[in-house]
Amino acid sequence: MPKVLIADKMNPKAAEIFRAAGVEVDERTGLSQDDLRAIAGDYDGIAIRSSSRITTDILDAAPNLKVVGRAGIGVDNIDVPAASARGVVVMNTPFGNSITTAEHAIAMMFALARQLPAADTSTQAGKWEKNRFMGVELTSKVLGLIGAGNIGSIVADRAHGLKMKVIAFDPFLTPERALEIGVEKVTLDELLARADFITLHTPLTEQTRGILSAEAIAKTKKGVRIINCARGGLIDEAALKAALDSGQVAGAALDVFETEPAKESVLFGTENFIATPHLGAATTEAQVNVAIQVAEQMADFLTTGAVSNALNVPSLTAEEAPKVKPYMALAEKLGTLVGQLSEDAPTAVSIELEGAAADLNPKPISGAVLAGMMRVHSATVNMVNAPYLAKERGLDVREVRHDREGNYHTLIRVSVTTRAGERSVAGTLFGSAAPRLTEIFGVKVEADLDGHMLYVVNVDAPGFIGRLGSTLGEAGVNIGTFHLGRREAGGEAVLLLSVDDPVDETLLARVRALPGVKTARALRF
Ligand SMILES: NC(=O)c1ccc[n+]([C@@H]2O[C@H](COP(=O)([O-])OP(=O)(O)OC[C@H]3O[C@@H](n4cnc5c(N)ncnc54)[C@H](O)[C@@H]3O)[C@@H](O)[C@H]2O)c1
Ligand SMILES: O=C(O)CC[C@@H](O)C(=O)O
Repeated sequence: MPKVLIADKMNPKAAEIFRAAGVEVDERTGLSQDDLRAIAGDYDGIAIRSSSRITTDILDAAPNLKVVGRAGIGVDNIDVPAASARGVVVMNTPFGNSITTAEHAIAMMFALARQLPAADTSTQAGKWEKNRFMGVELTSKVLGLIGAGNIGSIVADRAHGLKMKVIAFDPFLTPERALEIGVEKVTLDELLARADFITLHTPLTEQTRGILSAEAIAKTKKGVRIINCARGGLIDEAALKAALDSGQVAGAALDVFETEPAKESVLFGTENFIATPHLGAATTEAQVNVAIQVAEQMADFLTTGAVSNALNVPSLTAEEAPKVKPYMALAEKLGTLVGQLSEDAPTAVSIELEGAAADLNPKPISGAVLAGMMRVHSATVNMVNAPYLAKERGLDVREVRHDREGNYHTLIRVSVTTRAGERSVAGTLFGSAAPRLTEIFGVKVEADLDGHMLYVVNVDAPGFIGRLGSTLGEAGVNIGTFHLGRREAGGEAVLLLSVDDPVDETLLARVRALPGVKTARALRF
């Protein structure tokens, strides 16, 4: 039974869903990194929010880990490349808390416009400072979105209801989408110059880090109000403090900070500054949504292989998974075969899908081919990290889909280029589920690829099969199945034998010494 750790505080629905799906769950929140490292090895999955950090050392201490699930959007507390390199799937829940976070941004905008926190403190202190808290209307003001994805577009929708004019800077926003969500697409400089309110809704990346730098803040309209419910690090906090002090910025509301938890900040105590402790996603509704979603996704993955909302592996719905899985098994076997038979490092791999296979998502299939190929040299390779490793090694991977149907209703062909040239193997599914090799290096041969096998290429001649059988028999190796293919009578023949025991180097040397043998290799599937 797969075992999952819930490492951050999460709605109890998550644990209920895991258990109902047959996944064992431990809930241990508030762990230190050392404590997490000490127990990480016990789990197939770890579910987190924003407190736990899944770093390289945690991943290294968790050899059984298959999936990390983030109940939320941002995955900056997970080392995704390190997880990918170790074959661990990283999933998030991209929509469960978007409305809630957009509402928090709007709440921050109102709070800034009417100085609600300061007015509340003053009133409850018995001051009744009616003249001190002069606000501004939102109607007709320009709202500048930096980032117009899920949350940004919900903010735009709500701002339209408030009769604001919404402009957006987002290099990936298409003109069609801008039209659809009713925003004017502008450059960053234009946004800075025109916006009365600026709200940030981008991930923290190399491009967005410090997007509101001192230089950018200097370009803003005087008296601008700034909201950040996305990620700390998007704004230069010291520059913001200076701009609030000088009056260039009339108010700022931050839910997120460069360092969290933000127990101290240059901004704390600054007039017209409002802070919340990363509450963007903190509503009952959002927390139920993300807890249910992350548990369902992780449980599905661990029990059926279905992949949704993964950042480092192609999605596979629960409906697709049973259809694609037999193909992945076939693909992996073909990959393992070419991996074992390649004399030197491949430079290119082409994965062709024909007939029924051409209708399927090719990504999991090519991932499985690469995993099979590379696992020959490294046991830690799986279909998550295989594409990354292939890229790292400069392997040129091509996926080709052919609508045509050949001799088989469905076929996967894997062609590998090495210094010796291009060679290919192909296979089909019998009864829609049983992987079967149909061709090896241009020779038709039907064989199951299972357990220990012996691959022999020889010059077709009478008596050879008897001699080979005797050689194996003398070594106590029992033949299970026997498959023969040849180019033409008297030409090159390919023999694939399944054997009950491994064929060791001594026996291989004896097989290679038989008259007519060109190649002999022991294979393992
Ligand atoms: N405060 C919270 O509790 C809370 C809750 C949920 C999400 N978030 C954060 O909100 C942010 C946005 O979430 P989302 O769901 O809208 O993400 P999203 O991926 O749907 O949208 C992000 C947008 O940013 C844009 N973008 C990327 N690089 C950019 C750049 N250099 N300049 C301008 N735009 C750029 C993208 O094109 C995309 O449209 C994320 O950082 C997420 O972690 C915070
Ligand atoms: O889990 C949280 O409370 C914050 C989540 C938020 O930062 C996110 O990126 O989804």
